[in-house]
Amino acid sequence: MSTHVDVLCPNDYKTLELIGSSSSMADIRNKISKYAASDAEVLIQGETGVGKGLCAKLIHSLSARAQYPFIEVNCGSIASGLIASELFGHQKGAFTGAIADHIGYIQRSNHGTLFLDEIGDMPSDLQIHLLHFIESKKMQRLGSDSSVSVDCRIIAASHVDLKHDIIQGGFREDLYYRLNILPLYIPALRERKADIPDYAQYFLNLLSDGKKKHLSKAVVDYLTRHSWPGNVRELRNVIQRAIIMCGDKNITIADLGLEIADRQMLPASDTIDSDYLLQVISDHKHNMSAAARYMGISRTTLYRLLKKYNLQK
Ligand SMILES: Nc1ncnc2c1ncn2[C@@H]1O[C@H](COP(=O)(O)OP(=O)(O)OP(=O)(O)O)[C@@H](O)[C@H]1O
Repeated sequence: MSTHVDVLCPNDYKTLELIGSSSSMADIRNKISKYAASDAEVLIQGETGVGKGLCAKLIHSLSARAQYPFIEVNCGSIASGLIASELFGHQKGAFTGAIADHIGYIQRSNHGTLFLDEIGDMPSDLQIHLLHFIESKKMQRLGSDSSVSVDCRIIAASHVDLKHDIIQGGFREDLYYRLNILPLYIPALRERKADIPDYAQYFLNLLSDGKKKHLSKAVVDYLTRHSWPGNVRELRNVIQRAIIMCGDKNITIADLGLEIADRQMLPASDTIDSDYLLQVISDHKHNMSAAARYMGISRTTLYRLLKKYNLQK
């Protein structure tokens, strides 16, 4: 199997866990269970590493298609000249080098789910074929003049804003609306800081080989203030590195290896979301000065944020 394609087996489902206690994650969980009960197309958008692939797998694993294939194709990593034959397949002799019949990923995911990651990288001439397939559920292999019916659900994902691509002329508007029937937007980690302690503890338990490890409050605070440009994936990698670096001891800030130069500390007030704000205020028993000090912001900024989120009493 080539590297741009991943096939999920029902055995893998038990490893799928969606962590995070923020209100954004609660909303995403709610959408995932509703989307799993439907058969309509899903479009997942969000920065790299936020969990788009994980959400696509969860939707499939909770759906009536779970016993059938889940095939993940990264449209950005297949040479543009090959995507058509990889997706739709070809007949022997369809082009130079087509020495045998080839079944494409659409047909291979019959009854299951085809996850098209980085859909924005799909060449524009192919976008029209994909749209036609989604609308008719019929396709033709390259070099064949007969069509075959395929019953597969399409979930697409993009880390770039497809609406922006439409304006630039790189993505078809009709395909966008056809895919975006069930939209799922996953916010960047810096916009849901309440999830950071949950992920840190989860990855620590997952990756420390049964050894009991503890994250001090100082380490958790430090993690919470990082801006995480690589999102959950970056956090996972940082915890993995820290486990290796700390040896038999508990993890220290130095073990995280987030050097000053890499630590994209954003101005604190711009990175504080409403969940985190409420959590800190409640942790400090509504002592606003103590809560503001803890977050490294002034009381005025704290009140400004409460106003911004409509949280004033
Ligand atoms: N809510 C979550 N709970 C647990 N693990 C998560 C969560 N979100 C992301 N992860 C983990 O973070 C890593 C990156 O997630 P994933 O590959 O799904 O991101 P992505 O948005 O598809 O990234 P890319 O755009 O680069 O393809 C994976 O190891 C995934 O399991």
